[in-house]
Amino acid sequence: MSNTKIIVAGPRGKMGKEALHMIHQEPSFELAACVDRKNGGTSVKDIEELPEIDAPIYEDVETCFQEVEAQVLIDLTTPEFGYKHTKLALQYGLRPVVGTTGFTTEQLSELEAMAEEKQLGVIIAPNFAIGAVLMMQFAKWAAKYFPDVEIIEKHHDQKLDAPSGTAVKTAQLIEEVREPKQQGHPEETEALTGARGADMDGMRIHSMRLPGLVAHQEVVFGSTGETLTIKHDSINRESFMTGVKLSVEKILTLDVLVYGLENLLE
Ligand SMILES: NC(=O)C1=CN([C@@H]2O[C@H](COP(=O)(O)OP(=O)(O)OC[C@H]3O[C@@H](n4cnc5c(N)ncnc54)[C@H](O)[C@@H]3O)[C@@H](O)[C@H]2O)C=CC1
Ligand SMILES: O=C(O)C1=N[C@H](C(=O)O)C[C@H](O)C1
Repeated sequence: MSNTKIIVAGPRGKMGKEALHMIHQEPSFELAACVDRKNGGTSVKDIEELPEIDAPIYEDVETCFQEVEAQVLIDLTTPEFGYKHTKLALQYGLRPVVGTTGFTTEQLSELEAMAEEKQLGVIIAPNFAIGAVLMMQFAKWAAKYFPDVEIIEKHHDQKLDAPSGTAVKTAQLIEEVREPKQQGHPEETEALTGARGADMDGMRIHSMRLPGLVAHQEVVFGSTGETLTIKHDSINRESFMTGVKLSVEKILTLDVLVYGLENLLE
C-alpha cells in the first residue's frame, strides 16, 4: 500500500512541530507539503527548527491544495484559519484532521453538512490525548450520579481560545446525561464579573492561563458529604500524537464528520 500523503497547516507552531516529527517517524506517512504564514517557496528542511524533510512550504493555502497531491490535511493553526482551511480542504477533496480548537457550533454544523455532501471524512478532535478522552468519558459517566459539576481547565498563556475545546466538549458530553441545573445559591451574586466562571447549562467552567502550564483539566463533582475529582494532565505535546496518528489512519475510511476522538476508539 502506498504512503498516506499529508499536508500540515501551522508547521512552526507548538503542535505543528510535534506533528512533523510524528509524520517523519511513521513509515506509512509522508509529508507532502506545509502551509505556513511565512517561508513560502522554501522547503521544510531549510527551516532550522523543523525536521529534515524535503517538502515544499506554501503561504497560499489554495495554491498548495491545487498543486500538491495529498489525501489528508492536518490543521493546527487558529480558530479563524483552521475553519477556512477545513472548508477549502473539503472543496479540494482532502480529508481534514483538525486539532485546532475554538470553532463555533454553527461552524461545526456547516462542516458536518459539507462532509456529508462531499462524502469525505473529517475528524475534529478537541483533544488528541488518550488520557484526556478517558477523562471526558469518566466525567460523563460520573455526571449521571453527580449533577453538580464545575470544570477547571488550565493552559499555557499563549492559548487564544477560552474556554478550551476540551472543556467545551466535556460540558457537552455531560449535558447528554444531566438535566440542566443552575448551580450554587439561587441568589448568588458576582462582586467581580466572571468570578463564578462561564455558564454552560448551569455548569461552571473556569479557565486559567499561566506560563509553565501545558494542558490540564479537572472535573470536580460535589454531592452530599463527598466530592469526586477527575483530572488529566498533558505534560508535553507528544501526548497528543497518538490521537493525531490514529486519526490520520482512520480518516481514510470515513465519509462523515467525526467530532471527538472517543468515536474512533474501540
Ligand atoms: N486537539 C488537540 O489535542 C490540541 C489542540 N490544540 C489546538 O491546536 C491549535 C494550535 O495550537 P499550538 O500549536 O499550541 O499554537 P501555536 O500558536 O504554537 O501554533 C499555531 C501556528 O499556526 C500558524 N498559523 C496561524 N495562522 C496560519 C495560517 N493562516 N496559515 C498557516 N499557519 C498559520 C502560526 O504561525 C503558528 O505557528 C490551537 O487551536 C490549540 O487550541 C493544541 C494542543 C492539542
Ligand atoms: O491550546 C492548547 O494547548 C490545547 N488546546 C486544546 C483545547 O483547547 O482543549 C487541547 C489541549 O487542551 C491543549
